[in-house]
Amino acid sequence: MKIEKGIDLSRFILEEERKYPKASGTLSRILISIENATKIISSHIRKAGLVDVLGKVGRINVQGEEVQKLDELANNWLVEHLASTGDFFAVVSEEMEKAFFPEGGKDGKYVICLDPLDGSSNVDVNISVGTIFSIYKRISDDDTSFLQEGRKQVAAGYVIYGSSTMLVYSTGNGVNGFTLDPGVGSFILSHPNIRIPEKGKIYAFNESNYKRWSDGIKKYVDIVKEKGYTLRYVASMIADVHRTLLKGGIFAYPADNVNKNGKIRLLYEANPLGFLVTQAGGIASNGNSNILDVKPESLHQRTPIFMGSKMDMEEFLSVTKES
Ligand SMILES: O=P(O)(O)OC[C@H]1O[C@](O)(COP(=O)(O)O)[C@@H](O)[C@@H]1O
Ligand SMILES: [Mg+2]
Ligand SMILES: [Mg+2]
Repeated sequence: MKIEKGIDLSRFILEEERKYPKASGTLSRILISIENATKIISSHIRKAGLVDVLGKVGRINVQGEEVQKLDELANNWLVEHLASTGDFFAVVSEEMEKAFFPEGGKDGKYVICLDPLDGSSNVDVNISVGTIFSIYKRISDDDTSFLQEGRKQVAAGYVIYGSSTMLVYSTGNGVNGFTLDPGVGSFILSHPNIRIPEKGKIYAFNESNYKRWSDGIKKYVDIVKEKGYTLRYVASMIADVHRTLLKGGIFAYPADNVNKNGKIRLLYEANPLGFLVTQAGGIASNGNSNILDVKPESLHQRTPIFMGSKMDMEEFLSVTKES
């Protein structure tokens, strides 16, 4: 089937499945349940000021962060929809300390990692936020199925709730983007076969942390500023990485002398977005090794993360290695 703009996501998923005669349809059902849950999240975000979904819940999550109402709602809608498939064994979420094993998932073949709402510090001020997902094959009867290298993901993606709602995902055969048509209520293929530009002119670092960075990272940022790169930083990783995928350049959240391991979480932020950037022809690294080769040790571990255009990342890695 030739990938043509205009096909809707559900049909695209089923066409993709047809390529694998032995496929059981389980992964397709999981992707379609994510599609349905994110439509609910999208509709609430689009009228957030009119319905009671803004503000804090008054609880601190396992990350030590204040939980937004939409963090919790997005988490519950996603877990409910996924649990209803009976196709997955367990889920790990930014909003849940432990892995969750749904009643009906005992024979589930997959496990899934979720960032239900990324960039949630921006949701009250109407700036783009999103949902991130990462899917692995189940390899055990406990939560060690989550401690697999990012390279072993069978699918990863995100939904960005921005000027439009878009779902971007990959099952290891390239990256495709779908835009939600609110009139039809379907995600329609709008960005087939996304390829990240080899080189960009944008850097996305939170420069307010400049003083806390290593000399190598300071040197790299000084170089790109000298070269006339533009700073764009939304503080919603999804929005910064989505722009980087389409326009090129580099996104980074380095470790520093306060956040010793950085801020970004490996399982449900760095790995899924690193998988997409890599599938689109870019590079994703923790500064020392390819992020997709890192063996996770814990469910909510943090990691320094740098990802983007191949040539920008090669320059970044060579400058920081020398320093
Ligand atoms: O405000 P900072 O320190 O730059 O951090 C921004 C980063 O934190 C995050 O908001 C963390 O994600 P959550 O909102 O899912 O907790 C990233 O999306 C973003 O890149
Ligand atoms: Mg996040
Ligand atoms: Mg989040």
